[in-house]
Amino acid sequence: MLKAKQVPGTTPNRMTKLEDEHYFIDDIVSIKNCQKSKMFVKEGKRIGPGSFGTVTQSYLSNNSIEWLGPYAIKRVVISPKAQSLELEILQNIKHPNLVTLEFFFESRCATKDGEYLYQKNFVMEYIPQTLSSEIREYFDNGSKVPTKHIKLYTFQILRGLLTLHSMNICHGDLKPTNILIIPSRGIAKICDFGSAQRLKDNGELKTYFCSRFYRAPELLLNLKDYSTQIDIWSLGCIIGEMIKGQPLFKGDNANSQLEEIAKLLGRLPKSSVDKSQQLQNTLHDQKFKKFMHWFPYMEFFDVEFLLKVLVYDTSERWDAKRLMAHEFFDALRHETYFLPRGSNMPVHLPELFNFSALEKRGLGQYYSSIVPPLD
Ligand SMILES: Nc1ncnc2c1ncn2[C@@H]1O[C@H](COP(=O)(O)OP(=O)(O)OP(=O)(O)O)[C@@H](O)[C@H]1O
Repeated sequence: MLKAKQVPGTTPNRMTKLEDEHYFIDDIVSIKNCQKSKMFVKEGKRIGPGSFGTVTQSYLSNNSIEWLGPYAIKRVVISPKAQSLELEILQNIKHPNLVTLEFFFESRCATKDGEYLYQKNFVMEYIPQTLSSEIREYFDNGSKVPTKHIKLYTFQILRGLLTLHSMNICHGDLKPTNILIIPSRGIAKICDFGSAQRLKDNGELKTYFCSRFYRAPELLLNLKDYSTQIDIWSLGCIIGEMIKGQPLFKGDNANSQLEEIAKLLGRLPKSSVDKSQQLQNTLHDQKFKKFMHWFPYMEFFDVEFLLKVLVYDTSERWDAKRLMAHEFFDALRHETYFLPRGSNMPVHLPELFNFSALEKRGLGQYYSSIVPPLD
């Protein structure tokens, strides 16, 4: 469960407009110290608009002279009493691979009909690049995302997922535009918790969410008993996209999405499938050959890794901690530097193994295989 720490509630602010894109908020909460204060907000270029809210590059100030920032403000319309899991996650989980919330405020604005729209405003650290734009940078220039970078970003996404999944929360919309990256430092952070769900044993779960290209087969089939493993599937699609430069499976609807998946994985197995070892070995060999053909410049171990991620059967799809211990990441455990795009100066890899007590608990027996060996 999330820690009980709460920031004081805010009252919906009137946004006192002072000039273009520049207004005053009299009740803004700092996440660092839970204190409320009055602040000026200046909104600049739109980064979103997403499907659920708008995201703008913004600056904050105590006096309208010196400005702090840039920040990214995500504004979502939500009824004032509604619980927001997105806010709960952003407020309570501090993690190097999840975007950081710096301030929060509520606001309301009048509609043409004289009604009020209530809005939650998340003021986050601003990270201008996404994995999507980074993939495009490489492929538009006729090159490929280096394997080491693929491993670096994948490991950090898994680390963020490990924390969410250990709280039984699935992200629900993992895709390259929701991975913010700082290419010069090799850092990746997951953003957009607007589709996140807390999975309960007998709770009603929605099945229509997650962008189609990244939607797990169990969601495409409308199965209600899915798990946090849906995010692992999405991650597999993201890795495939880093390798190929375009979405791995591009269906126009749920059925054609399943058809696209079947081109790599074969048809969905029937439950009565023969589980004999001999048949399983043959199927594995066939799949391995297919994966080698689809991802020609990957090494043997890298293909083995993908075979643990893009799996129909959710109990055979490896979870975050198991994947983090895979040999796929040995390159990160044994090396110290990477070469950022467009640079010929190697840069220190970011901190990847400084696990918190919560993460160590989540990793359990896998911890010792994940951290680099002591020299
Ligand atoms: N902190 C941030 N810094 C920079 N860009 C951000 C930040 N947060 C989000 N973005 C960008 O804004 C886009 C939209 O934000 P977000 O995904 O949270 O909104 P959404 O309404 O859920 O959108 P979508 O339906 O596209 O996922 C993101 O995909 C990302 O590219």
